[in-house]
Amino acid sequence: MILCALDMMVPTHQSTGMWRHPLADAEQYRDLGFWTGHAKLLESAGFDVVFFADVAGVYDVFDGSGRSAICSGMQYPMLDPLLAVSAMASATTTLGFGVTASVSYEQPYLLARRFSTLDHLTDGRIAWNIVTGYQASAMRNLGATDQVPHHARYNRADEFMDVVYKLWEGTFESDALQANPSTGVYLDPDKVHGANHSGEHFMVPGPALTLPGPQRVPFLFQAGSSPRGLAFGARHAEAMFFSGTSTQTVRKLTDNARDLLEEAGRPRDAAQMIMSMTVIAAETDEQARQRHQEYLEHVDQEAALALFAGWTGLDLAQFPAEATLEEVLDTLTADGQIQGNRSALQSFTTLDPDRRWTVGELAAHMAIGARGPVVVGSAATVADELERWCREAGVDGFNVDYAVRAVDMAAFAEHVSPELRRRGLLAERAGSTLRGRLTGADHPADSHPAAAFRR
Ligand SMILES: Cc1cc2nc3c(=O)[nH]c(=O)nc-3n(C[C@H](O)[C@H](O)[C@H](O)COP(=O)(O)O)c2cc1C
Repeated sequence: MILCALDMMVPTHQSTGMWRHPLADAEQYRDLGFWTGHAKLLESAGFDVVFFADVAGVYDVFDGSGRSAICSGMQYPMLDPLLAVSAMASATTTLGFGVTASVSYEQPYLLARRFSTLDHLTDGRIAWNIVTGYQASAMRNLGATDQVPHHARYNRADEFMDVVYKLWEGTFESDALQANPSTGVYLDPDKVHGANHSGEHFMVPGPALTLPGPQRVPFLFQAGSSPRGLAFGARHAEAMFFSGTSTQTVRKLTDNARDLLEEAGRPRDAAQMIMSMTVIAAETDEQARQRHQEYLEHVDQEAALALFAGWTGLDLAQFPAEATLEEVLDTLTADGQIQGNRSALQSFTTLDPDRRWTVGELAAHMAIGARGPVVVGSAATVADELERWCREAGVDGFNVDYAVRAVDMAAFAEHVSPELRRRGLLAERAGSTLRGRLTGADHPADSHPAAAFRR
């Protein structure tokens, strides 16, 4: 079972309002000492990866302003997680670092250098969560008037990936580095090649700035599970990150993803399926239930709606609690389609056709764990539930989320990890890089599109 720890360098990530809990240290996210200690805890608890979500704008759709998000510290303000990775790497030896970066906000040339740099500085433990983003607020701050339409974002993203593959796999031949004082040749210029990319969106003539690290290409996560998002993931991802309200809805996604992998000429198991899951564990089921009840006293449902509004672009502030999402879509869209995060919307609509979610139910559901499931219980209860999700939803592992970071991740380490180990689900992994540990090979498989650019 692959175990990732989902986080974000913000006061409140997905469980809105929890920063007010007496044991939640809302300022923790700004403390490097906290992050290095946390990385050690996760590694000793058997986590493969600490995984950072990231956005580049304020959630300003709700009520036509960012006031709810700002007031509730909901994914704002934020730090850049990439900058903390080398410190966390120096405090650990096997933990991987999955960092989200949006291809809509970045330039491929510089992104390639940053991830190659971290591949060196982490000894091959860096992973990139490829997203196309959903916030118009982010795009406006980067000089655009609005976000790029949904499918156009993914088309641009495909070209972005070709550019970074050319830089990572195609610049340096494997024996380009000679570092030979007697011949005076550091790098053989005949073995260093330009990307020579000239496409619809990007022009990148030059060779990469950085020698490839131990993995050459960072291990590639992808998140975004609309049909177009899954097709993109099936081409590029080595791990696909899902969220959803039930095993049945997520099963539809993982089955579809595996079919699409095959259509893309890759094995059905070429990408690991990872599911977000909030875990509230304790020594006994009763203690865990009590903690969950206590958490419910701190939730902030308005901030949860601001999060959903920011994902989807649908301003839910205009609707009463009893309005259904269908009514919202009928009122706010011409054809039921949004340009934002279709994965988030479809969890409550097309993937769950037998249920009509109201705005009030959505707010209550999302306030802890957003749109992923919440598992509450003893080690045995949680482990049973994780196994059930693997079986029924077809997932290979989890992006474990918390309501209160300090309490829930420590409880996971204390109670759940030993139980997973006892069941043989957290096997020791061989390999010297993250990809090596997760797949058995340090570089992308030959069936992966990056391999086509390899020299
Ligand atoms: C589980 C999950 C996690 C995501 N995390 C992020 C994130 O941290 N930052 C971001 O900008 N987008 C994130 N996204 C958004 C997607 O990358 C994608 O850009 C967006 O969902 C629109 O694509 P879609 O319509 O295919 O869902 C996430 C999506 C999913 C499904």
